[in-house]
Amino acid sequence: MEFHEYPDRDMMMLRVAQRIASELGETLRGADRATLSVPGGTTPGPVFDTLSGADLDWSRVAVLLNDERWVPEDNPRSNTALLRRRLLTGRAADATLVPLYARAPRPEEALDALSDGIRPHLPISVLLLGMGADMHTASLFPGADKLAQAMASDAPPLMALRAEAAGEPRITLTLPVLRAALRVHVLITGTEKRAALERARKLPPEQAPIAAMLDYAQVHWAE
Ligand SMILES: O=C1O[C@H](COP(=O)(O)O)[C@@H](O)[C@H](O)[C@H]1O
Repeated sequence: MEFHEYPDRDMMMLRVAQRIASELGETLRGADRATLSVPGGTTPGPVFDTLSGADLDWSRVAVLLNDERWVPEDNPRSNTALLRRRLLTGRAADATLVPLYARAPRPEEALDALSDGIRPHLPISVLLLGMGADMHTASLFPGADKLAQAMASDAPPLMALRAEAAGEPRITLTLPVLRAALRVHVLITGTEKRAALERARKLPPEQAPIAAMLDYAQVHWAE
């Protein structure tokens, strides 16, 4: 794991956005298309604000979430709504959103169609992950009902999971897809998450799913 500590959050958000833009640009210079996968939640909004203005050929970029809460877009907890509001705007409005949500009562009912939609966009060129203070990443929550299957090497790309701490049902990219990403960044703020990260490094991935990604990642932290 490569650890980057920043003097403040504003600086970190700016630098991470610049880094991602530069990595996407590099990908697009060598290939027709690039795939960017990003987290939802409360942390990445400021990265999106800067990244959405990056001077890239966004029409060749596919954007997909790491995971989604099974709620419609008019729900304030929708990660898709966050993406539309703060990333897929400005220059980045030309990017293609690869959906992780469809109107169905249960994620299992939409899983096959959503999986078919993401397959052509793999592997992920640039992966930005978040982390909860409980050491989950994407929607790989400690104690989730299908965590072991989602972390197995033969896991399908996308799975539906449920966990007490998650609230609503989730749909998530699985560990093999996350690990196959060509560049991996983890974005973390605050002392509680820093302590959780340190704890995760000593725990098995079933107890601390983020641990399964740390060997592959550059971790960015600011208080
Ligand atoms: O539920 C989720 O949580 C994590 C962390 O969110 P944060 O609000 O603590 O930044 C996020 O990475 C994930 O995408 C999201 O669905």
